[in-house]
Amino acid sequence: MTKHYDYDVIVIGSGPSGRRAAVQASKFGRSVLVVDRRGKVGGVSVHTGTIPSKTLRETVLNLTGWRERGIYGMNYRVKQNIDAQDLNMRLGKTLDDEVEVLEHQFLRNGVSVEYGSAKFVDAHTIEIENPAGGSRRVSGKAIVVAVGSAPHRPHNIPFDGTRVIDSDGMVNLDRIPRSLTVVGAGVIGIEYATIFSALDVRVTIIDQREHILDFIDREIVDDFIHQLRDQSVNFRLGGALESIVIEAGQPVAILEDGRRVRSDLLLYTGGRQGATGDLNLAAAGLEADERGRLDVDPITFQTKTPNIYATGDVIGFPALASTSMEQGRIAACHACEQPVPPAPKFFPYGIYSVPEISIVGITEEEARKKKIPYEAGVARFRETSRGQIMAETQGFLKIIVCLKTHKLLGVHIVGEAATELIHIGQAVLNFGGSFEYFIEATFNYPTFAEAYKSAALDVWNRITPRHAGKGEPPAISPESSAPQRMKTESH
Ligand SMILES: Cc1cc2nc3c(=O)[nH]c(=O)nc-3n(C[C@H](O)[C@H](O)[C@H](O)COP(=O)(O)OP(=O)(O)OC[C@H]3O[C@@H](n4cnc5c(N)ncnc54)[C@H](O)[C@@H]3O)c2cc1C
Ligand SMILES: NC(=O)c1ccc[n+]([C@@H]2O[C@H](COP(=O)([O-])OP(=O)(O)OC[C@H]3O[C@@H](n4cnc5c(N)ncnc54)[C@H](O)[C@@H]3O)[C@@H](O)[C@H]2O)c1
Repeated sequence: MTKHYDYDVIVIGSGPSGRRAAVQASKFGRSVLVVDRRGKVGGVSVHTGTIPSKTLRETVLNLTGWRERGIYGMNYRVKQNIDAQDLNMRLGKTLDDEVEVLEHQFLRNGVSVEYGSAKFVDAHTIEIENPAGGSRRVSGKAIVVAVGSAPHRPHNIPFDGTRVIDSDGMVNLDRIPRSLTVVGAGVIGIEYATIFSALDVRVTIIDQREHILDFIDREIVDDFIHQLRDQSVNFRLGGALESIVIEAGQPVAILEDGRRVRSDLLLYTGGRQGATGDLNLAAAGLEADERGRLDVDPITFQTKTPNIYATGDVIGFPALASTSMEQGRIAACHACEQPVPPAPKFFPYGIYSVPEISIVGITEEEARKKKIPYEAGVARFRETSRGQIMAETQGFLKIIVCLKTHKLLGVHIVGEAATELIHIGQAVLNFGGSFEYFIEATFNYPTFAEAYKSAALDVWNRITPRHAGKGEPPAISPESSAPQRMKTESH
């Protein structure tokens, strides 16, 4: 006899992965319940993470006139006195709009939403404690754990919500500090550090590591750090934090080697951990690792209890809104016994710092480590007409190309629109294209995208022997030899 459940799919968490899982399952005609304890849909992504930080960035760039400073000088400002209210106004509107879009999406797709904190009773049943103190039990044939993550808060950090805060505390600041210390130079720390530096706040970045952003191509990071130093950002790298004390009302970060950094506000961004603490995982036959993360099958996103799936930040790397959404969709397909779409080989990484960084594919360092013969081509944004128009003096784009097959291996960008531009490279990579595509293709003019063509020509110039009187690259036809070689060789 088939067992009856209240819902075909229960999703715990309404962030990017939970939302995608819920909508996908409902598109397959399944009954779906989403449970979230926040009281509003959207998850960390909408309320404290991706959307607030990116809205803050956009507000700061607009109000400071950052993008125009190349033309009008570093003292140029659109609004002279920018205060916390200026920053929060746009934030409130954006978040409200996001929530409305999500609520409407759930409604249109017949997804039920219930607010309350969920915990397992057994592998098919959860108990939902609602904010008023009551509770009820519901059962689901499949359960998707999409509870996300929360800032890691070590006991020795004196968080007080005003002088020492984590990234959740950056939403709705009641004042703009004159100086900011950021402890932890991961993506979150770097994004906020550079956004506040663009506001002319004096920023110091502390990290125990000697090298920051070690998954990014070194040349990009070196250029990025150079630009930040030029903006007067201070770095205290290679020294772990020993303690934080409050002196004369200001937080002072004391490093193991004795260095001290005093500021108005200290932001601690030393990593995140899976929000599994309240789930009573043992009742469902599950346990989390020391960072609260769940282990899953990388193809189906099933946990070791097969009807329970886990997606998004709760499974750890890469912990992005973008990848979380795809994980949610795949888990829903599997839970609804539909074909599971394979995840594309390459996904981009976007760091919304000032300036932006975005990457897809492998770095030069990885190419060397894997002993892949490669060549790199670089194009500076200032060499494009768009760069001239926008007075973009700094950004550049770099492509990595396999010397044997001419296939594109990686794209690395620092500068304006990097997080948008990267998708051109991503498409070529996922379709297994060669760098000659960029030479042959016609791009809109004037655009930053032309930098792909210049970088490809840079590669061409480096790998093609020069003959007297033949300085220009020949027109490369679709029948030219490089794409032919691609079919038989592997990179
Ligand atoms: C400051 C910051 C900036 C970021 N910027 C970017 C970016 O630019 N690009 C990008 O791709 N990613 C970014 N990220 C990462 C991105 O926000 C996360 O990868 C994404 O939100 C993870 O989605 P998720 O589906 O795991 O759920 P989350 O968005 O983490 O949401 C989980 C939800 O589950 C709910 N929940 C938890 N436990 C329970 C329970 N027991 N019962 C009921 N509900 C529960 C929570 O209330 C929450 O609403 C950023 C993150 C931060 C913190
Ligand atoms: N644009 C984006 O895609 C984006 C933006 C923000 C966050 N995220 C995601 O959020 C996740 C978490 O980011 P995060 O930056 O909090 O964590 P992280 O783990 O990436 O970085 C933490 C950093 O803090 C340092 N650190 C930790 N403890 C320290 C101490 N006591 N003293 C000095 N340094 C210390 C570590 O060396 C590390 O460099 C990332 O995995 C990322 O994928 C993505």
